[in-house]
Amino acid sequence: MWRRVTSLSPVISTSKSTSFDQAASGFKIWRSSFSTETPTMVKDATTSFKERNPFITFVLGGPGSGKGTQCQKIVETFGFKHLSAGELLRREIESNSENWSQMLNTIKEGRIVPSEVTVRLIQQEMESSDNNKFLIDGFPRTEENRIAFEQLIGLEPNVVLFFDCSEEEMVKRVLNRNQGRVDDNIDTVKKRLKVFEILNLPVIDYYSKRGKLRKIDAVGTEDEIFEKVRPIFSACGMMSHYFAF
Ligand SMILES: Nc1ncnc2c1ncn2[C@@H]1O[C@H](COP(=O)(O)OP(=O)(O)O)[C@@H](O)[C@H]1O
Ligand SMILES: O=c1ccn([C@@H]2O[C@H](COP(=O)(O)OP(=O)(O)O)[C@@H](O)[C@H]2O)c(=O)[nH]1
Ligand SMILES: [Mg+2]
Repeated sequence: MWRRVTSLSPVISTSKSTSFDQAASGFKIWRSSFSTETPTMVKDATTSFKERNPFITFVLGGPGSGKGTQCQKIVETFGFKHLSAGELLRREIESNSENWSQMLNTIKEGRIVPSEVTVRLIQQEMESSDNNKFLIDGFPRTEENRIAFEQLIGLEPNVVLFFDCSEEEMVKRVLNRNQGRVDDNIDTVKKRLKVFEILNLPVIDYYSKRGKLRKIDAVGTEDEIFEKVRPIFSACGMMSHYFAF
């Protein structure tokens, strides 16, 4: 019998209501960020990444919960830069980088690649991007990942999405994914679900307690789910974040 992997209580989904105009007057630079166009940031080698005050979203959920699918829609609608940690690692393996075979084995077994590798890849992508709004998909997977990111990048996410899906549905989706991935088979999926439950749920719980989590019921059509995601990124919702400072 399959079961739902989380019993987290419903978490906040409301954002402080703030008028868009009021917000835009004080924070003009961010107004363009809410269009579907990619905002242009002036690159300055002397400006540290942290000083750019990026908007960082972590996108979490078990394997097959629809993280990548919804990220694509968020990119199309809100102009974020999408960074899939798993995709960055797969690219690194394909480029025969140092330790590629250990990384491949780790992924085949559904285990987690050392934090310093993943954080370095994410950091490179963020620093070289002209975009200042990031969706970091499938990371952090462990408390150790989370702490490494905070220490090395010096930033916390502004918001954390959690796609909550039953194990039965996740397994069905992963086995039908058909992307030729070495880890999309029943044995590895079972291990990934276990790793998700043991290592990722504590991260989700941490952000829930910090008031940053937006939990989304991930069962339904892709469009139905996106309608639950959309308000989180609507202009007022994001602007209110900048009012908090
Ligand atoms: N709401 C949905 N209903 C049915 N299938 C979905 C839904 N969202 C995504 N999928 C499909 O499920 C598979 C896993 O989705 P994906 O976005 O890759 O998940 P994740 O990145 O969380 O592993 C893909 O084949 C995708 O097309
Ligand atoms: O921060 C990360 C992200 C991914 N992975 C590895 O890469 C695999 C695939 O991750 P991805 O996010 O692509 O899988 P998804 O959840 O989207 O199916 C995971 O099972 C892990 O083995 C990892 O070690 N660290
Ligand atoms: Mg994915």
